[in-house]
Amino acid sequence: QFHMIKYEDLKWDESLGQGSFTRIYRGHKTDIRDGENYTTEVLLKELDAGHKNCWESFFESASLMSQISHKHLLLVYGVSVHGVQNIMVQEFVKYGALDLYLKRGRSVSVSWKLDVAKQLASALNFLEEKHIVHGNICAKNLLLAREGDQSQGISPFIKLSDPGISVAMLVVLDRIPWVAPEVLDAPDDLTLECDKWSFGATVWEIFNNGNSPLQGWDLDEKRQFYESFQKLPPSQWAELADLITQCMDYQAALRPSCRSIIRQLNSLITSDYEILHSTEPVTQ
Ligand SMILES: N#Cc1ccc(Nc2nc(N)cc(-n3ccc(CO)n3)n2)cc1
Repeated sequence: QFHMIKYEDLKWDESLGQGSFTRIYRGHKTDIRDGENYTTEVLLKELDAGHKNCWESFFESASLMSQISHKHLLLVYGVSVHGVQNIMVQEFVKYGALDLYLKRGRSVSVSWKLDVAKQLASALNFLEEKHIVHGNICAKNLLLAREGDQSQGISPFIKLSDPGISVAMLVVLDRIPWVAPEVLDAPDDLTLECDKWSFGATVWEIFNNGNSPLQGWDLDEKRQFYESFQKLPPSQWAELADLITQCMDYQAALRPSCRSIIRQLNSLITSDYEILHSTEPVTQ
């Protein structure tokens, strides 16, 4: 399953905010290897004591990330249990969640956004080949390890975070439009196709500066969105809008394979688009 870490080997530094039913902190873990003391900077993700019934979903998500390793998947060192506290110990990713990074008004180029989309597609392709469903693909769960530097030709680098508490536990409606429509009726059997739908919604976020799609809509309006088979406002970039629409097909079986997604992303030529539309107008 995963490595158990002794509570006394962990040190909490500052709080970095909170996720759903969790709080995150920067911290350090100490290891002793061949008699030497090593401290590693880590991210401590603590499950709210009040949500103890979520602990198996919390640990399931930790063990999912511990069983596989890939350059674009977050490294989970293990978990620590101390009384009512359940803590997941993760590698500390330097720039944190992508949605907040984009919202902070960093102006990033179209090719920067495409690089991120391609890296997410390759992480999804890896999971698809292993028949592993992530279940919570969204910009909040993309972590930025390297900002990249256009002038030096250095691309950004992202890591897909753990899915967190399963969608079955959360109010599914809250997760519209990232959660695939078919999940509303059956939150317990997530499929690989569900991740494709979420991929589409996440690419939409990336190209809309981290703004959440359907921002501010209430639960009824969100449910309506699915019941009337509505689509997210299309990007001005027709080829990109088309890929997002393919991924967010209401018929799960018609969503493209990861290989097709990667092929289409690679064929999106940034040159002409970049010149024509340097910044994508925010479409709500
Ligand atoms: N200011 C700032 C700042 C905040 C966080 C990090 N680092 C980090 N490392 C991880 N392993 C996971 C996360 N997360 C952030 C949200 C979630 C939701 O799950 N995870 N953040 C770096 C800088």
